[in-house]
Amino acid sequence: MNKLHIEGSSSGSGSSSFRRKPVIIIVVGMAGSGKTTLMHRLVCHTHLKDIRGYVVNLDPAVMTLPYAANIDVRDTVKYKEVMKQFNLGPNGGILTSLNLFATKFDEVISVIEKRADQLDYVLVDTPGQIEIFTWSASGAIITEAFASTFPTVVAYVVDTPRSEDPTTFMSNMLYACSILYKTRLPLILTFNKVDVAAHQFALEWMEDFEAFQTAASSDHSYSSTLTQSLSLVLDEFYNNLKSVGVSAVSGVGMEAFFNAVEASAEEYMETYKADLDKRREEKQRLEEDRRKESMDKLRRDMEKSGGETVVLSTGLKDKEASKSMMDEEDEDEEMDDDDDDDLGIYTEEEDAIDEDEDEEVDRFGF
Ligand SMILES: Nc1nc2c(ncn2[C@@H]2O[C@H](COP(=O)(O)OP(=O)(O)OP(=O)(O)O)[C@@H](O)[C@H]2O)c(=O)[nH]1
Repeated sequence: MNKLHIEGSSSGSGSSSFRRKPVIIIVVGMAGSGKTTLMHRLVCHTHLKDIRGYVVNLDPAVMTLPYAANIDVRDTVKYKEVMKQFNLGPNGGILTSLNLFATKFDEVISVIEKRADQLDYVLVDTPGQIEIFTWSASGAIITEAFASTFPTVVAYVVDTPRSEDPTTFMSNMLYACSILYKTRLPLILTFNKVDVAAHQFALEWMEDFEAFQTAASSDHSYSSTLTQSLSLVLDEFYNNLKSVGVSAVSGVGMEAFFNAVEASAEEYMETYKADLDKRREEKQRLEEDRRKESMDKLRRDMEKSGGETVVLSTGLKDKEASKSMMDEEDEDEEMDDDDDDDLGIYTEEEDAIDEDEDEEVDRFGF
C-alpha cells in the first residue's frame, strides 16, 4: 500500500472535536444507479454556485472518474496488486483495498478537519457494489469516522426507471431501510434519471400504500404478495425519509437535493448527534465502572496478601530468567525437561496461565 496521498496536504492526526461544517454527503446506491454521474453533476453544481466542496473517491476499482477527486483511494491502494498479492477475486480485491484504506482513515479526517473552515460539503463516492461499503467493517469504520466528526448524511441513489416495477421498487426501499437502520444517519432517497422517468409514482407509492398495493396486485407471483405485505411495514420507514428527484445527466433537481441535504444536516444535529453523545457517555460510564471494579479487586488482593508487595508479572521477569538460564546452558550442556520453562519454551498449560496474567496486567494498564 502506498503512503496515503492527499492532494495538497500534509498528513497527521487531528483533534476529534465535532464541527457543524462541512456536511458530509455519502453517495451510495445499487450498481448502475448513477452514483458517479451524480457525483460529477454535484461537483459541477458546486463550482457553478460557488459552493465550497471537497471530493473523496472510495471506489478502488473505478477506471476513470469524470470529476477530479481531492482524495482518491486509488492513489493509496492499487486494487489489482491487492488481488494478486492476496490471491483474491475482484470483489475480494475491492473489499480488501477498502479495508486497507480504512486503517488510514484518521488521516483523511484530519485533512478535512484542517480545511473545515473553507468547506461547505464533502462529497463521497462509494464502490459500485453497494454491499462492499454498506455491509463491510471498513464501510462502518469510515461512516462512523465521518459521522463522529462532522454532520453526515447518506444520499441513497435510486434508478427511477428501473424502480417503476413494484418488486424492484420494494427491494430498493428495503435496502435503503437497512442502510438507515444500520448507519442511523439521515437518509435522502435520491431518485435519479428523472429525465427518463418522473419519480411521481414513487412519491405516490410512499404516501399511499393502497396505491402501491394496487400497482403490485397486477402481478400474482409469490414475490408480489410479499411485496404487498412489506409495503404495510415500510409505511413508518417512509415517514423518516426525505426524497428528491434528480437527473445527473440534465442537472434537474440539484437545488432540491442541496435543500434536502441542509434539512438532513439539521436533523443530524438534533437526533444523531444527541444519540452519539449519549452512546459516548454510556461507553465512558462503563469504562469508569470497569476501572473501579479492577481497583477494588486490587485493593482486596492487597488486603489478602497482608500488606506484602504484590508483584504483577510483566513478562520481563520470564525473559530475564530465560536469559540467565541461557547463560547457564552454555556452561552446563546437560539439562532436564523442567528447565524448558526457563528457556522460554512454554507448555500449553503454562501459556494459558501466562495469558491470564497478561490479561490481568492489561487491566491495570501496564
Ligand atoms: N438518462 C440518464 N442516464 C443516467 C443518469 N445518471 C446516470 N446515467 C447513466 O447510467 C449509467 C450508470 O451510471 P454510473 O454513474 O456509471 O453509475 P454508478 O452507480 O456509478 O455505476 P457503478 O459505479 O458501476 O456502480 C451510465 O450509462 C450513465 O450515463 C441520468 O440522470 N439520466
